[in-house]
Amino acid sequence: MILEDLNDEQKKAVCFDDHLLLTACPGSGKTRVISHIIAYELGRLNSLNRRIVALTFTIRAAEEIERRLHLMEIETSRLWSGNIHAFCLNWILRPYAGFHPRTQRGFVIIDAVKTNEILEVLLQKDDYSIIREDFKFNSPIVKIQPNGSFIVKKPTHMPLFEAYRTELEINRFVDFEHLLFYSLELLRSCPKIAVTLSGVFQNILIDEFQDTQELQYQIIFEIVTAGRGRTKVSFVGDCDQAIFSSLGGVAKSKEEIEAGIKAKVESLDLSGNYRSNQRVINYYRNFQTTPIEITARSLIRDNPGKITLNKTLKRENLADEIAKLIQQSLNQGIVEEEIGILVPQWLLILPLARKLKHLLPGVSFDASGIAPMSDSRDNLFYKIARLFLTAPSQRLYKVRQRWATEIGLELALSIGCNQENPQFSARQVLKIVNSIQSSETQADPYLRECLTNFLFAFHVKISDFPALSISFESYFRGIQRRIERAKKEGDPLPEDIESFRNFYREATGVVISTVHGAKGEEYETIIAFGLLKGFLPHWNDIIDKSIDENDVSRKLLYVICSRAKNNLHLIMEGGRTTRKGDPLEFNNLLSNLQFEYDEP
Ligand SMILES: Nc1ncnc2c1ncn2[C@@H]1O[C@H](COP(=O)(O)OP(=O)(O)OP(=O)(O)O)[C@@H](O)[C@H]1O
Repeated sequence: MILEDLNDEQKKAVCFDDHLLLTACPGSGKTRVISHIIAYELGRLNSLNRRIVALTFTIRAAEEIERRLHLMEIETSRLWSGNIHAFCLNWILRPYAGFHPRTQRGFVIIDAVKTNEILEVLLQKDDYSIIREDFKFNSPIVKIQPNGSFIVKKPTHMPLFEAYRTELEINRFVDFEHLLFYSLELLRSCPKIAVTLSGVFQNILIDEFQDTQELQYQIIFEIVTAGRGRTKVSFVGDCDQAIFSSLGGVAKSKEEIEAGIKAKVESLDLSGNYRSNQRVINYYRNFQTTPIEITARSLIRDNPGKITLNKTLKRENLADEIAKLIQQSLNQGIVEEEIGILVPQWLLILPLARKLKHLLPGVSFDASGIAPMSDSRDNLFYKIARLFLTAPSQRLYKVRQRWATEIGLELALSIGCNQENPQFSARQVLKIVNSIQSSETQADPYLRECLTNFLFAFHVKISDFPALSISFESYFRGIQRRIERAKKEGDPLPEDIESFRNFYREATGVVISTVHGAKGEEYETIIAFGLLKGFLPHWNDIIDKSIDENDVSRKLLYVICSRAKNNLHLIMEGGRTTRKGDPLEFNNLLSNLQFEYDEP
């Protein structure tokens, strides 16, 4: 039954009974295979205490897998899914904090907003002649070694890095990188932890393994090795879609993985593509770095579709041109949700969305990726606010339950209560959220009131818990910063609560998203613009000489083009400039590519 809608290659991957490296081209059914592996393995769990773990790159991907399992009517209480940071916090750092010198007297997890604030203060205090953007903790400048130690590649950055770490230590802060770092140290210094965890996890699946960082591999390796065969691991991904290498993502080879887990790994691949027509596939294979053949297998395989490249458009005519392309697709009977507009930078989204709404008043647009709060997805208050901002619905039923469970657990831990207490159950969390009302119309006061009342309902006074106060303030400052940044760029974000709710509405309408946000998605028509040097590749990748900017471009273009089923419209608009006023050049690869494009 579980294997019913799979092809032979997919079935083999699902039923494979050992460590697995599954590499597969876009649209070949990786997400489908992962959901089926989980369903299959949940049915085979050999003891009540055993669990399946699915590590995904984003929370959204974890939710998509859970949604598919829900559709398959699979009971998922013995599945743990989420990103590696949540995994380490939940399974390693919180339960074993007492064994690490940096966490044994308590710790506070800080988000990216707080990290940036600390760096900003340090940069003001001492003149390190480094710009803040230049220094991101998990940037190529701070490299993590296989043995878990750090290297700061630029000597000029060393004092700042040390000062930053001291600041974390004094305040008992743990940022996301240190969360992984301390987890690995715990696994290595107390081998019993890894042995215990391997006793719990029957399978660990890693989605998008090509974007996994060294530290993350080491954590997985420690657990799998400690199990001596009790924990099976499956790495699933596509090396051509590795678009997070500037954040330290590496696609390890079969041999490297075998060395890491000290066991044999079988490598399988999926070759058919069920998404795109062959012409689209042949086009994006120009950006492929691996030699894998990709054959269209869907019913639309022989469609010619439409592939265009516009090099003559001026920035001021961009919205008109995109509106024309959207209308063209709609006229062909393509529904709004099947049209995706992709951009290399989120700041390009809002101005376009505004103009398109004006030009196509009858069309709905979903630009939820630019929500002002999307920088703090791991923050507890982001999660609680998300419950206040979404209405219960059939589609979101499972997802809201999951958010509520997570919130209950996290809240109980933050205030030192027993997580098993029914007071922190998903049911109770949802009941409290549904009982709280506010008449505020602006997002900031509305959310402050709701979140404070939420805590109050749990008898929690925020000032009694420094960790909670820091997360609370950090959440609101994060929103404020994004709003201020957009204002500075001349495209202010809305601040009323209805607009905030809109960011969370069920995805309806033409989607406008960043390339990174569109990973794993598929659309009949893709329209991509801003394909210019400085955006794609990003300036940071151009400036950093250790990065091959063409390689970055190749992978981003591969991801963009492989989202399309039938139609692909690429735009390199003229008239955009750097802050100094120099014109942005066309993306190198795209402008040199010879192809018989269709007329726009
Ligand atoms: N065996 C199959 N038969 C028919 N359709 C399939 C099959 N396997 C996958 N598909 C369809 O192909 C499309 C792509 O599948 P999926 O999203 O799982 O691919 P993917 O490999 O994860 O792609 P990407 O790497 O681009 O994210 C989906 O619409 C899916 O329903």
